Amino acid sequence: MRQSTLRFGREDSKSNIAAKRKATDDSHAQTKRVKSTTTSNAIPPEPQRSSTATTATQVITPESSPGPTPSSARKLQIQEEHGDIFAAPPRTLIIHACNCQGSWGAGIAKAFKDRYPAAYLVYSDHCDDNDPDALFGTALLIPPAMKVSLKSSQNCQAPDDYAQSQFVGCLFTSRSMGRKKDSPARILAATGPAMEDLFRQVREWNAKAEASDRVGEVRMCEINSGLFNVPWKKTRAVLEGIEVGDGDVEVIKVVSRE
Ligand SMILES: Nc1ncnc2c1ncn2[C@@H]1O[C@H](COP(=O)(O)OP(=O)(O)OC[C@H]2O[C@H](OP(=O)(O)O)[C@H](O)[C@@H]2O)[C@@H](O)[C@H]1O
Repeated sequence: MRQSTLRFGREDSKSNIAAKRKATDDSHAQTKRVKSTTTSNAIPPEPQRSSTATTATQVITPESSPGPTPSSARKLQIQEEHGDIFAAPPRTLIIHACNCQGSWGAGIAKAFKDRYPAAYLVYSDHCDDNDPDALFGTALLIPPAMKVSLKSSQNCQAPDDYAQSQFVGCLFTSRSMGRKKDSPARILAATGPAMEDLFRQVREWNAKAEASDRVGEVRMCEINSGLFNVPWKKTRAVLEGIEVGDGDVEVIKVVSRE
């Protein structure tokens, strides 16, 4: 069955928030249906006061996890490059780290809000509907908007229409923000489960979508490394510990500014 897709004309692209909120209902319902099967976000407890972020990272890396890891298991690949993360083909999944408060007020999140106003509404509604503790360590896959506009309009203008042909992936790696953000250890502990939850939602989406609607390339900024204040190398190590199976996302391009 064809996936529900946000369908906005250019005339309401910026000016009619209420219409957008209504138009996002299908997509939001879709993401909420996906979300309703989300497995529990089993974040390890806050480490003791003397623990360092490095120690907490070790809690969730495969090297220290209980049980053997088959040497044949494939791991997620991270490829780093410079450029404009938003200059991406249609159906690219662009991932960023989010708080659970419904705010994309600063850093790259603000750029997402400016480029994807409908996606922001889906994200903020999702935060309204769910307790931060429940969101922490989970993800939200937001499907593209303005699909019809892209296909039918003779007047599509980049970057607005073009940008909204992409998926947005929200990783809930901190419950709050600013001075109330979680510790680096907690943010790192939430990052692996959140990414795995996002991959699960991608699998579910792709299984139902027509080939032309499936997630294409996957890219991400150096998540957690700005306002969340976690060294990128530590986040990268967590991500490279994620096992991937057939049909999973196998490569993420990390695109940072020149
Ligand atoms: N325009 C742009 N284009 C390309 N790359 C850009 C960019 N702007 C920044 N970067 C880079 O993107 C990486 C992540 O850095 P960020 O500080 O953004 O994110 P983060 O993951 O540490 O933290 C998330 C919280 O920040 C927000 O702010 P609020 O809480 O709303 O106030 C959210 O809502 C979350 O809560 C760093 O490499 C930045 O150099």
